[in-house]
Amino acid sequence: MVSPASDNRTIVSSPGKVLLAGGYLVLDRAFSGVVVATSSRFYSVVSPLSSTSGSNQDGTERAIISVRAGQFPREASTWIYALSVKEDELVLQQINEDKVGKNKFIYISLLKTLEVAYENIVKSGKGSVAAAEELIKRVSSEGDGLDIVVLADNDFYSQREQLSNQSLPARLSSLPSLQPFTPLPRPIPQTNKTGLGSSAALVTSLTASVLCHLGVVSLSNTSRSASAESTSDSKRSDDLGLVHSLAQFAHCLAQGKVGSGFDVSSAVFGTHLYTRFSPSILTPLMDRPLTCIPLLASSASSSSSSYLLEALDHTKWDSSTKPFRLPRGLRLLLADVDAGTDTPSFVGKVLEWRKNNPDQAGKLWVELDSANMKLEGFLTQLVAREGDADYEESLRRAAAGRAGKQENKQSSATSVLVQQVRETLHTIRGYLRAMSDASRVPIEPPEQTRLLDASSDLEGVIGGGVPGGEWSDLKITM
Ligand SMILES: Nc1ncnc2c1ncn2[C@@H]1O[C@H](COP(=O)(O)OP(=O)(O)OP(=O)(O)O)[C@@H](O)[C@H]1O
Ligand SMILES: C[C@@](O)(CCOP(=O)(O)O)CC(=O)O
Repeated sequence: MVSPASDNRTIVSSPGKVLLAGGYLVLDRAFSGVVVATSSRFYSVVSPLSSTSGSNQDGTERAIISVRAGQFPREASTWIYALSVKEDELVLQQINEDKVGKNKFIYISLLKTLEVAYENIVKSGKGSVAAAEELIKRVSSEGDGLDIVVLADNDFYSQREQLSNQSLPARLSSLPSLQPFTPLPRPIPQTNKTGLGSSAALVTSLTASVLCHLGVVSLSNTSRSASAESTSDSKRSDDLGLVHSLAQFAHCLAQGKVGSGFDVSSAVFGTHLYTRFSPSILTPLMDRPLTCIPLLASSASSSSSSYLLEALDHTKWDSSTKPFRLPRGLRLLLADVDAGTDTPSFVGKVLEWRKNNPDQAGKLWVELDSANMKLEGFLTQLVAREGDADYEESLRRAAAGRAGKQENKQSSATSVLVQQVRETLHTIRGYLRAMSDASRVPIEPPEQTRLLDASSDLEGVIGGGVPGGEWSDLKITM
């Protein structure tokens, strides 16, 4: 039986993502992706835990860590772990796997976060065994461990069933009628996700919240129940950098591959122009133990005493996040078309085609990238026009669909730019259809083409497309 022990809690939230441009290309460091962070967020809440099972049968100290997915059925969505020292290892063992099965994203996030915290304690001068005991003490500082609840905003999961249960039509205007974190009737594996990057936002908010709670990092808007802390910019940059590299590592381990990382990058840094990190940064770490934390040899020199901290040193990472944001007055609407995509298989087939057709693919990649970067450029130029007196009016007129086109007599800078955005979105879709035809991967299947063409002609819509690799989960219209 577990319950929070006191009111000292840490809450960290991370946004979901939409890859507005750069799908597939963002896997290659030669190209960038325009990633937009969503208003929908994922929350991790860490509180002290008091439990009735504070020690092992053999009397050795252990800390209990309970993680519950708050909007899913409790009995199938609460994962409970015990952290203890066994000989020369810190072991994190799930104690209710027979009841709820595993959640590798949660387990690996906890394991790697605890490994970073352990190395952080060793680095502060504690011996390797003393550091392990110190970590257990910190995890159970005000009770017997940590009680963690993870919660995702409703948009991360399809809400069709919930809307229909309340006799509400499956449309945008119905969503505000749903309570926040609407309870979902079935366990996660039987729930339709919508493609907003739930695992990346989960891993990021979970790793960051535990690092904060254990005092390893302090994020600038952390306001612990004890006091609001202000953090110097460089400390905050280092702390955010550690959160980023740790979350990237944990997410890649859980997914079983070193992905592009754009989703974790936006979960940490928000909306930006993203260039991926070199896979070689993480590849050597991918075969580290996934069930325990090896205690460092007591004679370990300071460099080997922080093997993981060294590898996760963000100053050694070569990913880039260039500032970008959507212009004021533009909204991204995502439609849940309720058809999941197996992204890895799509990606595999497209990359296989690219490998077998280097010249044709090379030309297509460069042309598509040029259109992607033009889209980013036009949107950024629109941001620069926001102060113009006629900005709002020009945006409204220019965004008028086919019905309103005859209104567009003026050619204000804003309306010219909106037209260029519209044309570029159309060009990008054309290149993706060419990629689709050549690789025989249904990136924008005909039913999506019909939906997007019809939507793009609506009053107030500039254009749309299928975002990221979740090609047929969602479509976006601006
Ligand atoms: N609310 C949650 N609580 C706990 N684990 C979750 C939650 N939401 C997602 N997960 C974990 O993330 C996994 C989904 O990760 P996966 O990489 O397969 O999809 P994804 O690309 O992140 O999905 P999407 O982009 O559609 O959200 C789930 O199987 C589950 O393990
Ligand atoms: C970037 C992408 O095209 C390829 C796979 O990316 P990742 O390995 O899931 O980060 C997927 C996507 O576009 O959403």
